[in-house]
Amino acid sequence: MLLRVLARGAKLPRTLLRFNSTALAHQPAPPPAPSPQRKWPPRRWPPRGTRPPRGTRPTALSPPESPYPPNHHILTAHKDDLVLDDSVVAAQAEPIVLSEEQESLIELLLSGKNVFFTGKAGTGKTEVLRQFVERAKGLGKRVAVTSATGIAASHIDGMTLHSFLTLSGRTTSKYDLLDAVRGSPIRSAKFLETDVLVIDEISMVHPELFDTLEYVSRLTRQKTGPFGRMQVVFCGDFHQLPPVTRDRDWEHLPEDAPLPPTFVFESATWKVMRRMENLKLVELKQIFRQRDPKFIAVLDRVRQGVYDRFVRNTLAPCWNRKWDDEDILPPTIITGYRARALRHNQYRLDALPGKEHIYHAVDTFGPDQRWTAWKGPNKYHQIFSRMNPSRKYIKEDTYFTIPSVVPLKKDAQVVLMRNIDVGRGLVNGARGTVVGFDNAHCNELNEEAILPIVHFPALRATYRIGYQTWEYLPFGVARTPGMERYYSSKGRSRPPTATVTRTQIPLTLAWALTVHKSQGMTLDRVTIDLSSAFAAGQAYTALSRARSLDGLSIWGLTGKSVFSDERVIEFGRHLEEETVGLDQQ
Ligand SMILES: Nc1ncnc2c1ncn2[C@@H]1O[C@H](COP(=O)(O)OP(=O)(O)OP(=O)(O)O)[C@@H](O)[C@H]1O
Repeated sequence: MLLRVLARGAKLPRTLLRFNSTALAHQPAPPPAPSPQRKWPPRRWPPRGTRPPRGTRPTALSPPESPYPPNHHILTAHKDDLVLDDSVVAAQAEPIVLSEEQESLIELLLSGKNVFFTGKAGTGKTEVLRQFVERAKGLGKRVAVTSATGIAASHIDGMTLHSFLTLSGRTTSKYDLLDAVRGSPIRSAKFLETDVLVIDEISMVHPELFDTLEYVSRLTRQKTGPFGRMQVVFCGDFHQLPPVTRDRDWEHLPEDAPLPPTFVFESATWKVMRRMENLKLVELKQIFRQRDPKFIAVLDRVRQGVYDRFVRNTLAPCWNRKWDDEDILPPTIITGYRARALRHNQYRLDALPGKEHIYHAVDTFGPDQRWTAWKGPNKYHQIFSRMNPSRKYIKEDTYFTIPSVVPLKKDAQVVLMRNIDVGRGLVNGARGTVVGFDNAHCNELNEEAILPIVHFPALRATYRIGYQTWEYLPFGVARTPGMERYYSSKGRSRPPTATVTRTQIPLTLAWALTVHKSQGMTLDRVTIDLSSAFAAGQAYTALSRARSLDGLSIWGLTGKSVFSDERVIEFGRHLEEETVGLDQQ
């Protein structure tokens, strides 16, 4: 009936289109008693019996347990009412003394040149960036610090490149973006008032986004020369993760067509800058993360996509390694597949003795004037058909990166899924442990709810985490400006605008992480499961998180998981020829 009404183009009040999936009218049956001997892979996802009945509202999930860990202050993780206490401020790490090579690089960067610097994993690229930004700011330069991903941005106290550009679902081309930037004094001020633009993890930036950034910078600043003569500093390692692209990005291309550019070094901007000798290339050589020359030699080979007898033999003692004190400090598991990480996390959660608190998402979607005018009302049918038969949740992974059901227990390891407050380290990717639950008012839901309290060891602080709301695009619409032509068979037609939202606790279980989430991390103990890696550089990125062979356990790694992109290997060869010693720059 509802579908028929919508198909006729009638507009429903927004409240009618709000689907409430948070409710728990009755408590789900308690999960079966955990069995420590249970074999992996474990139980299904999402857990059985966790779906709430239709039309009900969230109630108290369970009585709060004693939440407060000794010697920690509880802070509410809501940006507006955070209070930072002195103990958190005092918990700063000692600054690292840079090597000669790193110091020379910083001098070059401070001289105002445009630089791309690279180096193997663990050569201290991020550390150099961090110290450069500090010194440049000290000299009065206005520095915009950005990165391709949220988690990488968090390592340098920056923002994502998307945030810098203020890209939204409504931005569909570089022309749109330029209009939007020029039309807003706040947005154009970002470009006009920036002296140095820093981009970390450049290997994950899509070339079209890169070209768009250059175009918008140049035209907003109204100065000839790449990026409107703003100093640019790029950092990253193309042998690590490439930009995220999905098969459907290319499905409109004929089979024999060459693949569109994937890496920034294939972009028009990069080529022009190199031709104009406007971009210096520098490679850092000294590795700090690993000390063992044998392990470094293994990583070198894996970086080139080589999995030979030397690699196999050196890694042999790491296969299925178990640590005696695993119960006290469980290693982080890194896997190429999100589904595997989810299954393992559920298994570990089942093994915990405490009471399970289950958080259900609230999903909404509603009509949008522009979209209705553009596509016609029959498109609503497609949204409905993508929902599961109960019509309560939009199917997992169709739109959302955050799950509809988040089960938590005391002592569960979790990772934050959203930047709540970058300044305080509450960023996408921050790892912590649930230390309890607390009854509090939740702003997003505007009602009382039992919220998890999470201790973040790296921040030496404990926060109560509230609900957050995400906004998504309805269909496979490009978020990257200029990408829309790969999506739309009808040329440059205007895609619909975002109307789908999900409100959920911004946490996910983190005994296991995907390789993407682990990029940029240094881990003392790590278990790698890469039996079927699907992207070039995944195996190298995952293995190079470990400090030593002693801290590495391997569950799955085959010759097939170790591969490198031909274009990157070729680029590496040119790089060696083109980079000049730092003393000659
Ligand atoms: N000069 C230095 N002295 C001692 N330790 C250092 C130095 N520079 C970096 N490190 C340490 O080496 C490790 C790796 O550094 P960093 O994360 O900056 O490397 P990276 O090149 O960015 O790695 P990746 O490419 O994997 O992200 C970190 O633990 C960092 O603290």
